[in-house]
Amino acid sequence: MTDAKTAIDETVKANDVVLFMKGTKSMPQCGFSSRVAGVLNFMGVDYQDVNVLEDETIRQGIKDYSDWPTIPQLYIKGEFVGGCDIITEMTLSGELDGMFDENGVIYDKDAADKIREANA
Ligand SMILES: N[C@@H](CCC(=O)N[C@@H](CS)C(=O)NCC(=O)O)C(=O)O
Repeated sequence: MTDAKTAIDETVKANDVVLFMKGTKSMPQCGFSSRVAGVLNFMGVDYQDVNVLEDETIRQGIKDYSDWPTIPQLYIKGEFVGGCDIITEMTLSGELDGMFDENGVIYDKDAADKIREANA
C-alpha cells in the first residue's frame, strides 16, 4: 500500500464521517466543497475534514482510492458515498438522512428538513 493509501484508509476507518475537501470545514476554498461542508455543518454532523490542498499526494490519492475523479468526497463508515452533486441529491431526497440513521451518525433532522423546505 502506498503511504497516501494507508493514510486515507486509516482516516476513513478511524472517523465515522470524513469529508475530503478543498479548504477546511470552517474555510472551504472551493464552491463544491463549500456546499457539502455547508450541508454537514448545518445538519450538525460531527465529521473529520481533510484539506487536500495541503497535500498533493492525498489530493491524487483520494481519487485513486475511490476511483472518483473529483473533490469533494464524502465517506461514511469507511465507504465512499459521493461528491457534491450526489450529496446534494441525497440531502434533498432524504437518502442522506437514511444513511446517517443506518450508521448511527448523529445529525439534526429538523435542519435537514429545513434544507429540503428551502429547496422545494
Ligand atoms: N461534479 C462534481 C464537482 C466537483 C469538481 O468538479 N471538482 C473539481 C474542481 S474543485 C476537482 O476536484 N478537480 C480535480 C482537482 O482539483 O484535483 C461533484 O459533484 O463533486
